[in-house]
Amino acid sequence: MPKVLISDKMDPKAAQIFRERGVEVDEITGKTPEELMAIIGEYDGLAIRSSTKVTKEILEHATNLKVIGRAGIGVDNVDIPAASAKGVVVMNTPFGNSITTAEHAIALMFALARQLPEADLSTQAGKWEKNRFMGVELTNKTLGLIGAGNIGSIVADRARGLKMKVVAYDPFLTAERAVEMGVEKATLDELLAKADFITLHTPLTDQTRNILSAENIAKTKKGVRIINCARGGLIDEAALKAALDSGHVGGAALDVFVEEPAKASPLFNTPNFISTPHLGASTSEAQVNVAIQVAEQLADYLMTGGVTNALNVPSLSAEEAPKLKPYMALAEKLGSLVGQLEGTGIQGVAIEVEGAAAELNPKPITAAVLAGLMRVYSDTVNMVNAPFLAKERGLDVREVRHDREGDYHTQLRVTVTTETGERSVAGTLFGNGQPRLVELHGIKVEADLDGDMLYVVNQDAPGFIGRIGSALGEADVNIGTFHLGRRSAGAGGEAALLLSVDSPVPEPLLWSVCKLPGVKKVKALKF
Ligand SMILES: NC(=O)c1ccc[n+]([C@@H]2O[C@H](COP(=O)([O-])OP(=O)(O)OC[C@H]3O[C@@H](n4cnc5c(N)ncnc54)[C@H](O)[C@@H]3O)[C@@H](O)[C@H]2O)c1
Ligand SMILES: O=C(O)[C@H](O)COP(=O)(O)O
Repeated sequence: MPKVLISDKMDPKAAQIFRERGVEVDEITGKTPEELMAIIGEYDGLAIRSSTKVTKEILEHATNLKVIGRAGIGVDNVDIPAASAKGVVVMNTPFGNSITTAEHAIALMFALARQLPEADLSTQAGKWEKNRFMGVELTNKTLGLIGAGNIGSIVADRARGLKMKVVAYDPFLTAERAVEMGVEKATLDELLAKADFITLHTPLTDQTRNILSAENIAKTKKGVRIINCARGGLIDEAALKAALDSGHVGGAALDVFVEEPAKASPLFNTPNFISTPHLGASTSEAQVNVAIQVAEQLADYLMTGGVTNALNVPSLSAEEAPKLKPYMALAEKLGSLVGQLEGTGIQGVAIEVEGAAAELNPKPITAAVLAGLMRVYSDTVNMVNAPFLAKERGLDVREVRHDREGDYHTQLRVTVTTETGERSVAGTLFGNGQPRLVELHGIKVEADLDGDMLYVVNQDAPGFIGRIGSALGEADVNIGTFHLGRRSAGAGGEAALLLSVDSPVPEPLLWSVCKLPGVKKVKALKF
């Protein structure tokens, strides 16, 4: 039974779903990194929010981990390259808390416009400072939206309902989508110059870090009010403090900080500054949504291989997964065969599908071929990290889908390019979904790729099979199955022999087979 650790506070629905789906679950929150390292090795899955930092060091101790699920959107607390390199799938729940977070941004915008927290404090202190708290209307004001994705577009919709004009800066926003959203597409400079309020809704990346820098803050309208419910680090906090102190910025509301938990900040106690402790996603509705989604996604992956909302592997629905499973087994075996035959000299790989295989999602098939093939480089390769390793090694990977009808109802062909040319192997699935090799370097053979095998290329001549049988017998190696194919009819041409054997092929046997007359190539294989 797979085992999952929930390491951040999560709605109880998550644990309930894991148990219902046959996944063992522990809820252990508030651990230090060292404490987490000590226990993470037990788990196949890890369910987190933003508090747990899944660093490279943690991942090094996660010897059984297969999947990390983020109950929420931002995954900047997960070292995704390190997870990918280790073959761990990383998933998030991209929509479950979007409305809630958009509403928090709108709430903070109102709070800034009417100085609600300060007015509340003053009133409850018995001061009744009616003349101190002069606010501004939102109607007819311009809202500058930096980032017009899921949350940004909900904020835009709500702001338009408040009769605000919305200008949006997002390099991936198309003109058509801007029209659909009812916003004006702008450059960052145009937005900075026009906005009365600015709200940020981008992930934290190298491009967005300090997008509101001192220089950009200086380009804003005097009195601008700024809201950040996305990520700390999008705003230069020192520059914001200086701009609030000088009065250039009329107010700022931050839900997120560069350092979290933010227990001390130069911004605290600055007039017109409002803060909340990363509450953007904290409503009961959003927390139930993300808890259910993360548990369903992790359970799907661990129980069926279904992949939803993964950030480092292609998606694969729970319905697709069983259909693809036998193809992935075939793909991995063909990849392993070419990897073992060619060694590390492979420069490119083409994966061709035809018949029933051409109807399927090609990405998992490609990943499985690469996993089989890349295992010549490292035992720890799996379908998650194989595409990354292939890219890292500069392997040229091509996927080709054929509409034609071939000899088989379904066929997968893997062709590798090496310094000495191209060589290919092909396979199919038999009735019960059994993977079967059907062609090896242009020679028709039919073989199961299973266990220990011996591959021999020889010149077809009478008596050869007897000689090889004797060589194996003398080495006390028992033959399980025997598959023979030849390039052309009649003796004298090239033939290929694939034998499955009941024990690993010892080195001296390889040498004695090598010395048999007519032998051109010998290789011990393992599947
Ligand atoms: N405060 C919270 O509790 C809370 C809750 C949920 C989400 N978030 C954060 O909100 C942010 C947005 O979430 P989302 O669901 O809308 O994500 P999303 O991926 O749907 O949208 C992000 C948008 O940012 C845009 N973008 C990327 N680089 C940009 C750049 N350099 N300049 C301008 N735009 C850029 C993208 O094109 C995309 O449209 C994320 O950082 C997420 O982690 C915070
Ligand atoms: O990216 C997110 O989903 C938010 O930052 C929510 O974070 P939380 O789960 O820690 O509230």
